[in-house]
Amino acid sequence: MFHLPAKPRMSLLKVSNVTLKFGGVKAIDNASFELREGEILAMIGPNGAGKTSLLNCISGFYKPQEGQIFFRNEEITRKKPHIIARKGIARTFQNVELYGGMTTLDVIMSGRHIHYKCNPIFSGLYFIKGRDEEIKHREKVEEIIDFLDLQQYRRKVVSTLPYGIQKRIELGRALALEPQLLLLDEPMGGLSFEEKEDMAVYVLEINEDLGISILLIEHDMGFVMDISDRIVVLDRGRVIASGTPDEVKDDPRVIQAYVGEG
Ligand SMILES: Nc1ncnc2c1ncn2[C@@H]1O[C@H](COP(=O)(O)OP(=O)(O)OP(=O)(O)O)[C@@H](O)[C@H]1O
Repeated sequence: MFHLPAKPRMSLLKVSNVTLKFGGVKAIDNASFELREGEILAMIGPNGAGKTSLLNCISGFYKPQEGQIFFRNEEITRKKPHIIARKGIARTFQNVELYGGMTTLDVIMSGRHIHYKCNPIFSGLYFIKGRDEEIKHREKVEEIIDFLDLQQYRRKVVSTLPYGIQKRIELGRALALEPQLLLLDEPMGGLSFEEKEDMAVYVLEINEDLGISILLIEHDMGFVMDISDRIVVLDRGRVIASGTPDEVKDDPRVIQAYVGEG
């Protein structure tokens, strides 16, 4: 028996020598890594390592002082969040309690806004065009609702639903952008064991069935080891290791970083 060589995959996201400072604190210190098309890449590291800051630089919420970020070989460093979203990068947020009285449908529909061609304010003037567009958006939203098994929650107010369902709806909002790259900030955070198992299946299906590449931050190591193709480890703003789950878990620098935390 022999193994065929792995299919070479193009670089989808490239983070190159990125530094981000808050006053005198270097939240990210000359960090570089690459995510290849089709990959699930996990970013791990002790508390305060700079993971969320790096995700915020990629999605345009923070502006790094140094370095460059490329998406599909196009530089996106310091571009505005909505421009980056329009290029095909969607993200979820840890804080899902922000949706007030919105229903599941409203929240997922809100993820479609970057795809609106007809300005809703003037859509009365172009009624037919606007209506056709609205139908297409609703179809896409219904597909996502089916994909994430959210049918029974369609008309429910999000803030009244269990936390695990709220996180799934937040995932739906990000999927509504139809991204090529999905950034997930602690998708397992605050979930029960069963909810984590469900979330792991959805993340894998998003990757395998929808063909969406994924960069995720996660503290649950079991989950990270199970679903990631590769892992990047940050400590005090620096990339200290990267590789497959097996390579990373035995790396003495990684063990030391976590021991140092305790
Ligand atoms: N808006 C901010 N203003 C000032 N300092 C910040 C800000 N955001 C992050 N930091 C600092 O940057 C460093 C990295 O924080 P960050 O939240 O990115 O780490 P993390 O790896 O995501 O941590 P955790 O796992 O605890 O979420 C920390 O020292 C943090 O205090």
